[in-house]
Amino acid sequence: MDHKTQSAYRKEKQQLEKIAAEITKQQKNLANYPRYSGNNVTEQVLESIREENRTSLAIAAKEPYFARMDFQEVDKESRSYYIGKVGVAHEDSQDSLVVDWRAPVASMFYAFTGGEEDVYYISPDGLIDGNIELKRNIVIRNQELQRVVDTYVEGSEDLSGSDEFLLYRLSENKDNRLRDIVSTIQAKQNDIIRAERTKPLIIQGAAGSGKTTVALHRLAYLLYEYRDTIQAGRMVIFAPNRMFLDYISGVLPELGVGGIQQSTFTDWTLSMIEEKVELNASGDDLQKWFGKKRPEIEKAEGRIKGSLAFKKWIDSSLEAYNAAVGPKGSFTPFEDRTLSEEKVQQWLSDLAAYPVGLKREMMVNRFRVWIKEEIKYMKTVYGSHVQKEYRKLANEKLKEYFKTWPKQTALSFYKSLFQTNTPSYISATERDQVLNGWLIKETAGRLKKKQLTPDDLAPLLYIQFKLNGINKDDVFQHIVIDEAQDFSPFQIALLIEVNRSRSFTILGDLAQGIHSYKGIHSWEEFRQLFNGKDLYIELEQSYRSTLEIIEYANEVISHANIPVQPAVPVFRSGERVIQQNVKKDGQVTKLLSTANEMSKRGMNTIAIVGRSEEECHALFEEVSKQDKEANLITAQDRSYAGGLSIVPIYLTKGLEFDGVIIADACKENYRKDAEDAKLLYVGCTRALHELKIFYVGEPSQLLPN
Ligand SMILES: Nc1ncnc2c1ncn2[C@@H]1O[C@H](COP(=O)(O)OP(=O)(O)OP(=O)(O)O)[C@@H](O)[C@H]1O
Repeated sequence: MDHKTQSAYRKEKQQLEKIAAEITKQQKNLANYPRYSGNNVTEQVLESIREENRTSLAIAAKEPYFARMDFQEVDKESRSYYIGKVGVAHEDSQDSLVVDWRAPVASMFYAFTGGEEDVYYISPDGLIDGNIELKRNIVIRNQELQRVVDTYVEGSEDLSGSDEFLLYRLSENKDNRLRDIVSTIQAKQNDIIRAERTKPLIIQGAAGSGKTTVALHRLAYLLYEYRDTIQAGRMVIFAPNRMFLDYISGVLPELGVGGIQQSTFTDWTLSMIEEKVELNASGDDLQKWFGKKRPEIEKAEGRIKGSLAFKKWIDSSLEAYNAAVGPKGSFTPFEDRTLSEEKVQQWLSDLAAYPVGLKREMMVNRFRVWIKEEIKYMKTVYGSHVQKEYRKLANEKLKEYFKTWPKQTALSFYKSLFQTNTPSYISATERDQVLNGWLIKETAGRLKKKQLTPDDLAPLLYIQFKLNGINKDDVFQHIVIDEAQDFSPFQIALLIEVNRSRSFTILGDLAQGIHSYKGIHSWEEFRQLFNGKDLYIELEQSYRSTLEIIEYANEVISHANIPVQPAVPVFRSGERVIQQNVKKDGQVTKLLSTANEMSKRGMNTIAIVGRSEEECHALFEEVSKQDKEANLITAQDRSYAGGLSIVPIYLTKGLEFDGVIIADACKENYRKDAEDAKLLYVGCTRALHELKIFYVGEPSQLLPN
């Protein structure tokens, strides 16, 4: 350490002691308050503020801050800002000691990368500009100062500190949870995190570009920036499966954020559908699409039922239904008491804006109220003994009158779409243009037994919304969709219904579109839903894997001709990717010895990646026989344990491992076509530090020479 660094280190140590002492003091003071659980509202509010403070201070106590930025506002004195996951103020003076990373002033720490750029931030009082003199990363563990790296010093030509710190962070081994990246958020990621709330964002990001991580930080940012108008419980992140949700579940609490909904699309729709339905197991679907004989993608149920053409036909059927049904003529339940046609039409037009199912319910209610009044009148004329008889008569007539407007549930309407003899408001000719004959027949058969496939969920819930409306508690203020390339346009259209402000962050990677039998093939399929009001951003820089791994994976994906830019690695060099032929009978021993070597080199998470679930089961049995501890990951898993995993390649998506071993990249397992290229690309890009590829027999033609 040179003299200058030593002195900087000493000063930072003193600063840390000062701030840590203040945090400890505040924690002690709070501990003196007994927790309040009574009914006094004022006390409850005070207790919830104290609870928030306890949580923030606990986060601050672990790592009070991670950076310092010296900023000189024009015509003012330079000031040092310490930036942390949560803000800390001096208890008595209320002077800020640590600013929250989401605060406007902290945005400069991420946005400014040196050079001649304008430096400013938007404060509540307007634009503040000035000059950045220093950007410093500070690593603190258990209140001990561990590392101080200057990433920018005004006047110095050397900007390498910034790269050095990022590389230091990227080279760390991972455990079974995704982590926050507050100390190293990159400028483009920062733009996404802080983008305007109401603009729908669509992000095409290369493998490892930080999409999931950025999305979670954006949620934390939105909650901070719009704290007066947004509630955590009204925000949701949709992820592909429950294991993935478990894998990402640590990030928001690390950022001090709780209460944001985290779900899969399937779980959410099933919780919203009001009728009792049964879902066909999705495991079968995976076997079908990732088996050796893949059905034709364009004819897949998911592509058809997820299309906007299908939605358009449902919309026109609903409209025709709305126009066709409704009471006609006057209503005379008994003697000469008549509800005039004019009045009925008047009521209908009063209720015109309501969804058709709700409108029916409200009309019936109005009829009932009217009947009640009429019976009251009849009682005054003939005495109360007539009441029972008139009520019976009126109910029968009411039933008769509403026969032309039978009660429809979402399921009964959805079923009617697939009937051989469709009701008059459903155009079978149009249907035959949108749906295939086999699909109509198959769906009709299943729906009779109230059975759905995952592809029925979006249309069914959409119909429910159109018939019955949406409960205001079910409306979202912001929706994040991760792995969005696996969503269909219909699913996005459905989510727009529950998020009319169109506040979306949609992230994905077409190169990883391994579920293209249901997902999109171009981002245009989503963009058209936002009428040109979306903001489309591409992230090419990839942070997860070494240079060697990304270059290797890019060669694999080049066989798929995907219209997106290839991933650009950060300059982090590691081991060469090894491709090796193995004999069938020595395969398991080789896989295990490779995993052992990786583990000896300090890797915490290692994956042996198989082509199918059967192959993984067989490998797992062999591995168990050799007394080696491993976790077999299947589609049903809800949590990810880390350590050594044996996992089918299509289930690795979204996850990452220090080392990845592809068990058998032979010619039969990975054919030279776009679908298998994407699959193998996903597998390769899961590796942070090392990638080893084994094959039995002939290698796949997707493997680089
Ligand atoms: N700015 C950053 N600083 C440090 N690490 C980063 C940064 N951005 C991303 N990473 C790391 O890169 C890895 C990949 O991030 P993440 O899983 O969010 O990417 P992704 O784009 O969702 O990946 P994929 O699409 O391949 O699943 C993670 O380990 C994450 O911590």
